[in-house]
Amino acid sequence: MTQPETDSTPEPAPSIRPEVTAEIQARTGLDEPTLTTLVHSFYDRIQQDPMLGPIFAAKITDWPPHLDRMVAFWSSVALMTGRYHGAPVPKHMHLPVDDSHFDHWLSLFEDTARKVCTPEGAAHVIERAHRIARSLRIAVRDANQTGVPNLG
Ligand code: HEM
Repeated sequence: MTQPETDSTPEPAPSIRPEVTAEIQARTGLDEPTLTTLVHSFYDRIQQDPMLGPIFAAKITDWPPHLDRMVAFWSSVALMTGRYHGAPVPKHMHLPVDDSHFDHWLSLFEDTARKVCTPEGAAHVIERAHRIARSLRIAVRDANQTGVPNLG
């Protein structure tokens, strides 16, 4: 049965760790609808962005499946639901990006998170975005090296 519209109690996100997810939701105000709004607002901005838009446009022609995957990703990362099964690192290794692209990605993400989430929710996703961006930057940097050891 669907919930009556007057019932504002959020549905718990289906989760492999329900207690952990419930605790994070209570502490941060983050839930699946908020993460969906965050992802959609963020990638709306990305698509219009002069620096990042063309890099995404070169890889993504069908946006709805990408957005669904990104909501699952943020659900896993922020709410520990285990909804995302994928490998982001190889998808970024050969993109034409450097530190300036990651800095800009993070600043757009932070600004969107602050508009869409509670302050606690924004802090929660921003901290995780920085941590993941750090690993992706390293992967991109490694992939751009020649692979030939410098024997001096
Ligand atoms: C310079 C910054 C970034 C650029 C230009 C970028 C670009 C892209 C592109 C073009 C794709 C689609 C790749 C494909 O399907 O072939 C993608 C996928 C993805 N990105 Fe990024 N990205 C950036 C940073 C990040 C960061 C910081 C995160 C995480 C916090 C992230 C998470 C993901 C994930 C989860 C996917 C989906 C991978 C899959 O298919 O399962 N990206 N990104």
